[in-house]
Amino acid sequence: MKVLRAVIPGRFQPFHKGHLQLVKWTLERVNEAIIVIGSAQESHTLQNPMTAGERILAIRKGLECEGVDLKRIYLIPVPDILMNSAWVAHVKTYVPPFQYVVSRNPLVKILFEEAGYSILEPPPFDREKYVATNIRLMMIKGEEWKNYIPRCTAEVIEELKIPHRLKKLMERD
Ligand SMILES: Nc1ncnc2c1ncn2[C@@H]1O[C@H](COP(=O)(O)OP(=O)(O)OP(=O)(O)O)[C@@H](O)[C@H]1O
Ligand SMILES: NC(=O)c1ccc[n+]([C@@H]2O[C@H](COP(=O)(O)O)[C@@H](O)[C@H]2O)c1
Repeated sequence: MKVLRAVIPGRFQPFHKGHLQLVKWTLERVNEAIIVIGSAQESHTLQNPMTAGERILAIRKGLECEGVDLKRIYLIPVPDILMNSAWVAHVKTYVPPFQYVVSRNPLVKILFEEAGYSILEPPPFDREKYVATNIRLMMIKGEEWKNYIPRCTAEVIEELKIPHRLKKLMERD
């Protein structure tokens, strides 16, 4: 039987409970999910505080603790390129063969659609609550951010001192 796979591109800065629901939703529809850690070259900025390696750790631990079967998951970092029209071909060189793309991001959807892929568009999962930009802001302000993130992902983020990193990045010279 053919193994059905979907890519889930995202920056995951950080991986939150909306992303967790997205992965579970995907695994109800395909056999394997390929989580593409986009903008893999980015780190140590307000928009992208974590390295690709740190994001892999945070996502893996979060999924494992929530009972997601890691045998069905690939986590693959992909750096950005300066050419949107070549991005799908670029992603394809990093990941196993796949048939579907899971995304709500308009640019991602149009690029994969034009390349002939089927888009699986998930519903918004509590989107007003689960937005990574807002969660980074809560970390900066010292507000309670842990409720928005899978428990074991939050533990990794604390160990890595990501809130401290974000606060430092806010300082002026
Ligand atoms: N709560 C959610 N419900 C459904 N899809 C989501 C949710 N949050 C993010 N996504 C989807 O997950 C993918 C990756 O999202 P991304 O990593 O950019 O998270 P984000 O919360 O939008 O982050 P940021 O605020 O930093 O842009 C995108 O396709 C996005 O639409
Ligand atoms: N030209 C490119 O490199 C290109 C194009 C479209 C999306 N992407 C990446 O895909 C990811 C999409 O995820 P988000 O939905 O989190 O924005 C991002 O990392 C984004 O940079 C890259």
